Amino acid sequence: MSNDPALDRFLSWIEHHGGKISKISLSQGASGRSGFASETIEPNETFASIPFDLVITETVARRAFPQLNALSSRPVLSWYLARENNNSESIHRPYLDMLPTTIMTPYFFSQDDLVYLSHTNLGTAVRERLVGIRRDFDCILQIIDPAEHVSWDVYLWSYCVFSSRSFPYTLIDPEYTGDSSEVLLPLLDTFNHKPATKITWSRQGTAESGRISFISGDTIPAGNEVFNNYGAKSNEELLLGYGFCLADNEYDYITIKPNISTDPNGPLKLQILKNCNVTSGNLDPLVHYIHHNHIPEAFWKTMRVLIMNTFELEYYATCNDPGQLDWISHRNEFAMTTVCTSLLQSRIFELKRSVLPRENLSSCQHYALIYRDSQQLLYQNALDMVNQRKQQVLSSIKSLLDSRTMPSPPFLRIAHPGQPPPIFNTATTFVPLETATINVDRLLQRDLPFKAFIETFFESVEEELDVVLMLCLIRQLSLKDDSPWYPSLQAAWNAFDSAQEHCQETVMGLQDIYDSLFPQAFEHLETLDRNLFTLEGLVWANHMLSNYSVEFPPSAEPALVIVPY
Ligand SMILES: C[S@@+](CC[C@H](N)C(=O)[O-])C[C@H]1O[C@@H](n2cnc3c(N)ncnc32)[C@H](O)[C@@H]1O
Repeated sequence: MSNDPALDRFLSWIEHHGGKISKISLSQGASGRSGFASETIEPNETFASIPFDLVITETVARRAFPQLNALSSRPVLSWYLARENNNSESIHRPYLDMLPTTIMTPYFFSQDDLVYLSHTNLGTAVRERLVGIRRDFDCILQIIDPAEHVSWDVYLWSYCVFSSRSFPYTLIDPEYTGDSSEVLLPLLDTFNHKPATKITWSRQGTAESGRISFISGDTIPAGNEVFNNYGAKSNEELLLGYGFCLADNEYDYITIKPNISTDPNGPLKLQILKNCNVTSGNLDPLVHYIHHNHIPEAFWKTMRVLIMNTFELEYYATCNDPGQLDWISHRNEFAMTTVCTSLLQSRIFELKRSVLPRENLSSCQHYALIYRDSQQLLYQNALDMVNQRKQQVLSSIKSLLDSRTMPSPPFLRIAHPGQPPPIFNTATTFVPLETATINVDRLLQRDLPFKAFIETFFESVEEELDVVLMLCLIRQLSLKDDSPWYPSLQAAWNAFDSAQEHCQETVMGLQDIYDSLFPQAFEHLETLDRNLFTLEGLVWANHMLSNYSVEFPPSAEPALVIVPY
């Protein structure tokens, strides 16, 4: 006998129904009720076991409330348990009296607690999920006689009993193939979670007369807490479902869903991903989970497609070979890492923006902060991986430039079947962006006469950056051996079909630009090559800008670069 009458009643009830507990004492600790080894438990030893009679199943709940037939498993089970909890004569009474009266999942967080989840996925998920739970509850109230209603708080508590301590129904019926269903296993749900705990959930006997047992996989010395293993769960799952989470959780991840809702080419991009069978593997194929030290290949591929420019899209529109998405071009890869960088940086910025008290925390604030800090670390970790990738791309461009390799246009892998993607050096040294891309600042610094010409003809370089960059591209062609870009640009110039149809409107715009600069510019700077600084030259430069540029987020320096590789 203990000095806890509810516990004594519960243990007698378990024993009376054929349940067994061996070498375990149950007591109240910091993490609620939990089990401790009263003697050393050996590997392969069964330490707790209950017959199926004690299990609370969906079948039991549906039998009690057939009028809720149209609702899914969780709301029916939640309603059943809530009603049983209001019934002093319930057949589950000893078990119900053992359940924690509060389960601090974020659904029960106060406004002060919810601040700790601001700008996190969970903050949004809690609001959305709560709407769904409430909708089911309201639906049930419409069906059930008002005299038999339970309060929202009791229903939500009951819902959280299931989220925090249910087991899959297949544990007692492995043959079951219906929609996912859960069960409550009194006694066996008393053990707290510790990742990597070796434990077997073992089912014996038939569906009618069987039982379920917990078998230890390790020696558990007397006095130690006996843990269960809830599986590989992220902090988001743990906090939302169970009301706690773990620092240093190796299964934690961040969730990234790229937003393409405003992209006019979004549908085509999704089609390419579908044709190439690229999916995150999740219910929503665009929702990607990024764990510590690993960005999944499907995420890289997805991002390569989502940031494609119209030129790349034309080439990939009918692609159905996922291998072609391993690598598209240096431009694409560099643009992709740039977009990922700003996406991750903005998440980190949002998380850091709220300065939250870190002392005198309630238990839910404490767990929310563990979740939040872990998310920030994971974002930073992903950002480091993206930056490493970006450095590899820049370093690959730099080595092509240094070797004065002449790539063939169009600078896209899909146009050169058989050409392998570059092999990245994992130990790259830092390559500044300016040295591996064509950008206005870099060129003007190295070409002072040209800089003087630009400053004379353009009041603000920033405001007319695209035109200035086009002129810089043409200038590179005349620098020949002085420009590392010459081989690549010359190849692009030679391959450029000036007779190709160009949008009339664009050509007219370029003509206006041309007329505003020339011929005066030639008098201003004699070294401007009259054969290159032509309307045709501008049309070519515009083509290069449309197809091989990378734009940066508004405040970044530089704002626009060209990567013709
Ligand atoms: C299946 S129950 C385990 C028994 C529970 N301690 C009780 O009081 O009934 C799951 C709940 O236990 C608590 N819990 C389990 N593992 C934990 C852990 N590692 N750290 C903190 N709380 C934990 C959480 O409150 C969770 O909702």
